[in-house]
Amino acid sequence: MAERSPRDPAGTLIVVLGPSGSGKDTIIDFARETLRGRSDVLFVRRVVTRDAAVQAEDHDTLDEAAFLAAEQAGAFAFTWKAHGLSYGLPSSMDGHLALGGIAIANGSRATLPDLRRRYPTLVPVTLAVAPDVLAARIAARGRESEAEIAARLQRAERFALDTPDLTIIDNNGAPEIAGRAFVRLIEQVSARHHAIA
Ligand SMILES: Nc1ncnc2c1ncn2[C@@H]1O[C@H](COP(=O)(O)OP(=O)(O)OP(=O)(O)O)[C@@H](O)[C@H]1O
Ligand SMILES: O=P(O)(O)OC[C@H]1O[C@H](OP(=O)(O)O)[C@H](O)[C@@H]1O
Repeated sequence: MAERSPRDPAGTLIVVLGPSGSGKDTIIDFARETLRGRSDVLFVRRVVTRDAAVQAEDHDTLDEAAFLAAEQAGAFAFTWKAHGLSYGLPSSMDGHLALGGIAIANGSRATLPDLRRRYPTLVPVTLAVAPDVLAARIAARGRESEAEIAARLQRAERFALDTPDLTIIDNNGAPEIAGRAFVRLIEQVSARHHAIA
């Protein structure tokens, strides 16, 4: 974990958390489309050590050695490991937050305490999906092998996000329903920024 001294940026980081397959990328993509042209809202492009050939969210890819080198050179605002992969949020995100913007990132439940320490104004969001729906969606996506799917489903149950300020969005229904709920949350954060400004 890349630990730096905590700061209190003018902007707000909205982090989308939830088990693999719960729909984090789906609602982020929906919001990106809906809010296209909004320069105050940054959709953070992650750096992941996942093979670039694997169909996944639009992320930058580095191998482990290059990721480590980039991390040591200060390229990341925040990093973590999961599923045998390394993930990084680029340091440009901090520049956007320092200017008072809203940044939206796909994050890890395991890192919530560290994220909160580093971003005190963090807005955490999670998706609620029934276990059988989750299993079916991961399998239908076809991105992972059977063993990897089993490991992801096991990990799905390992984290109880017990935090009072958590926004829970139901994603058992159509993706647009959860997507619209997420856009409403972003608009609320944006309105709060304008009220303060
Ligand atoms: N409401 C929904 N209805 C039907 N399918 C959905 C819905 N939400 C997401 N999906 C599908 O479920 C699969 C998993 O969704 P998605 O990739 O967005 O999840 P994720 O939380 O980002 O997963 P990961 O953390 O593994 O990247 C995708 O194939 C997506 O199209
Ligand atoms: O289980 P937890 O710690 O919540 O999340 C672990 C990681 O898994 C997912 O990534 P992906 O499925 O590889 O895109 C999340 O985005 C996170 O980075």
